Amino acid sequence: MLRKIKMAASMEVASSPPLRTLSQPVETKDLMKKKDTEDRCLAVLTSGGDSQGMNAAVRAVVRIALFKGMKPYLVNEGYKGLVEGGELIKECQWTDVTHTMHKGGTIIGTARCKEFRERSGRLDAAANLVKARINNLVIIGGDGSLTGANIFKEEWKGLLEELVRKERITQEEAALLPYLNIVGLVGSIDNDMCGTDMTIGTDSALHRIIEAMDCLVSTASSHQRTFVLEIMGRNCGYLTIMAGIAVGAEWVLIPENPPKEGWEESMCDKLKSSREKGRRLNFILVAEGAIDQENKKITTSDVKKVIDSKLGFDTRVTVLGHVQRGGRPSAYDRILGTRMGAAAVQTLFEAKGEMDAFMIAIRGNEMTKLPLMSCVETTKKIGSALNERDFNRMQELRGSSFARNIKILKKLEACPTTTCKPESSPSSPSYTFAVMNVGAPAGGTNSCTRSFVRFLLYSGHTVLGIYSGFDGLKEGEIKNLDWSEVSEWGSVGGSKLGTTRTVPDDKSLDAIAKSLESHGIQGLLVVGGFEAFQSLIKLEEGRRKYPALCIPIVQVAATISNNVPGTEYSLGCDTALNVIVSACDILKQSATASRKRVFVVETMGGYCGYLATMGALAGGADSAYIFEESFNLDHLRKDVAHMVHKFKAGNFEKGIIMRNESCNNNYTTDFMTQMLAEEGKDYFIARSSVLGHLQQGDAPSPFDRILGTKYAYQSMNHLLECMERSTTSEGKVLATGSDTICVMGLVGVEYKPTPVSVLKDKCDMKYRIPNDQWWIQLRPLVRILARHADKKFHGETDMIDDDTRSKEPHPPQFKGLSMNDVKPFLPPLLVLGAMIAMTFARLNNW
Ligand SMILES: Nc1ncnc2c1ncn2[C@@H]1O[C@H](COP(=O)(O)OP(=O)(O)OP(=O)(O)O)[C@@H](O)[C@H]1O
Ligand SMILES: O=P(O)(O)OC[C@H]1O[C@](O)(CO)[C@@H](O)[C@@H]1O
Ligand SMILES: [Mg+2]
Repeated sequence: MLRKIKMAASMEVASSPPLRTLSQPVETKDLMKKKDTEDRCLAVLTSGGDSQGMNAAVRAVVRIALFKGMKPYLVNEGYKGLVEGGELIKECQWTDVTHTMHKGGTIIGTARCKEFRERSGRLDAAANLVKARINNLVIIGGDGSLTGANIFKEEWKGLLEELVRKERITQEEAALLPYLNIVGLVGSIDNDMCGTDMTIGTDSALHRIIEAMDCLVSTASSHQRTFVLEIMGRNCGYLTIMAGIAVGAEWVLIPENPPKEGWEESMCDKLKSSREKGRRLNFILVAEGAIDQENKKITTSDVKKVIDSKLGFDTRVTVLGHVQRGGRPSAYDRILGTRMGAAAVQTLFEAKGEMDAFMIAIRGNEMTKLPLMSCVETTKKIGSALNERDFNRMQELRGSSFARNIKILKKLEACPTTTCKPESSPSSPSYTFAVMNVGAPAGGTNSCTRSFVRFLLYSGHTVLGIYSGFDGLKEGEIKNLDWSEVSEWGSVGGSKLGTTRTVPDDKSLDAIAKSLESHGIQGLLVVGGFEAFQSLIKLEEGRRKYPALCIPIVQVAATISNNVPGTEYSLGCDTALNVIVSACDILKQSATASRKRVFVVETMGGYCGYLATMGALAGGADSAYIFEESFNLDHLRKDVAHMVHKFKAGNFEKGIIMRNESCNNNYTTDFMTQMLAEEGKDYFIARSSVLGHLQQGDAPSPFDRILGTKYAYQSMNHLLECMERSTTSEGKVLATGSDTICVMGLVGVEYKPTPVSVLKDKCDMKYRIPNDQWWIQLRPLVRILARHADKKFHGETDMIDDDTRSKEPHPPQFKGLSMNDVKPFLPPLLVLGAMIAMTFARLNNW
């Protein structure tokens, strides 16, 4: 049992095992490396179904190529552009990809091209590439597009020989391009490619799906209706499962997990009991590739017919269709596309001669490259498994997290006390858990609470909700949470339990311990930010004095600042990033309309520069000022000069400077805006925008909802494991080990509990930032992508390669001494004073 739980806690986020061993990192730190201009040409194209985030990838490919001294080309209309050539293959400039990142779809067009499937089409494509001297290709598409690219690469030498034979190119031309190097990026909403945790567009599609589902909730609930929704994904059920986790669904039908015979009855029982428990609406999610055990398609109308005939519920069908592929890309997809585009160019740039075909993937937070054909072949095996009806194999090939997500969803929606049997047995102990929120509101908090409650009820435990943080705990604002009460919580922002910033102190520990004891709380989940972390440190200290505090306690980091140590992602920061990105889009539009404006955008985050940096990357800002990287007037002056230069050079009508709220006490948002206003007055108008509490967001993003659920699952497992091993023979929980009071974090590809006693030494408690922050490595990318490629501007290189910025935070500003600062010196000062007085007295014979 123990081993099983341990494994679950450290299980990987995604990726199939054989591919994992083939992946090599693409180091962001090497991005800045340049060689002398080599005049190597590189082309980028988008192919297959479009997806949101493709433009971010194209923009990054073009700009990183220019930065590296390569000549970028845009191929329009996918492989059709390669086959037809002419105007469809065009050398491009920096400004050709300006103001494109916020657009959905692909600005260079995509197509499904029959001709490229034939050798004759690929022969024309090769001829066109040779004429343009291009032998580096970035393909952004799905499995089909990447397969085609690989075939093209393999055939390259033969194609060129044939072209020479047919006198379509000369021997000399062929000799200049002896090989074709290709890198593939997966642009597809389906997330169906093996080897990468996420594909470009999936997160945005999830945004569209949950927006639609959130809208349906109100109308469905008003009429007490059942909605049957068709969700895209071809043969992959990823979007469907994730939508179920993010919003809730009584039943999901996906190709990888066809329902057992007689599913119609089980589904109707489930719908009925859910209604009996007070739920006013139901969702049934049907993946477009849904099938039964016999491989027979199950459609939304099949499902509706079953419900109509067996239950007579008022049922409607909604097919979301291509809406899912439309609209603006989410912050996640803009960052993913940007990072993947940059990694693709870096891979091509670093190639010494001919290289294998690679696919760029994301694993945890890292960019990696994998042999392209291994990824395609593994993905194709899923198709074969489907044909052979080997559904377990299908799930296995989708990666370890896929099956776990199905299991999570089933537990989440299994209504206890109905025909679905809860996962408890009379022999297993039943514990009393509590959950509370501490700190400022953050998206995903309620999703975490709801999932925690449901998972535990499913296993036969009791869950108490503590209202209003530690204040509420002291006052006994505690009540039982039941299954139906938390139904709709996942889609709601803020904190349903209510949250306060109160951190326990020596005085309040007594009341807290008494309250925990009187309510019989044996395990505690605290969902919150840095104050929650400080609280856990205090509770651990208090364990020596108060045995009631010796219960397992886990914190799930929930703060838009992303500054809690022990995790790479806190709940709420993705929701906040999406708000920042939307704000940037609006400000850019305003600037474009009113011509020539620069906005200084102030983000939250305390002293942590995560939101400013990632917001700048996703929002296409020119720079991001943060506390962790100190800057001086000279840096500001250069950046202002750079901005002025961009406007002077023309073709430029907007600028965004991102500034973290605490990056510097003196170089304030107003100061920066005024500096820009004065220095740029002949070229632009400067304005500021302080985003403030808007960043806490409205409805949480899909990422935050899903992460909230996963954190709840892992936290429950860890708490249970600690409880089981620290239950005394009298049945009392007495947890004293440091690992029984932890932060549950996402570290690389693992969910990992880390004791707060370890973490407190890994962060700056005064400025509330972890010592190591993974995203710092992405900062050069912000500057490179904002560079204006005008060779006349001599300061330019200086701007980009500017490593004079200190990686140290700003020295703290002198604000006068407080009593706390002086306290430690008081005893030695008193002793010294007494000694001086005695010497003085002796000398004076007093
Ligand atoms: N086996 C192949 N040989 C050559 N070209 C191919 C091959 N498979 C696909 N292509 C090319 O790639 C294009 C896109 O392929 P496909 O329609 O399978 O989409 P995809 O890239 O898999 O994207 P998605 O499935 O996400 O829409 C095809 O129209 C064709 O031009
Ligand atoms: O845009 P089309 O050609 O109708 O293709 C739809 C298919 O493309 C995708 O949107 C992306 O692969 C699938 O989810 C869907 O099955
Ligand atoms: Mg495909």
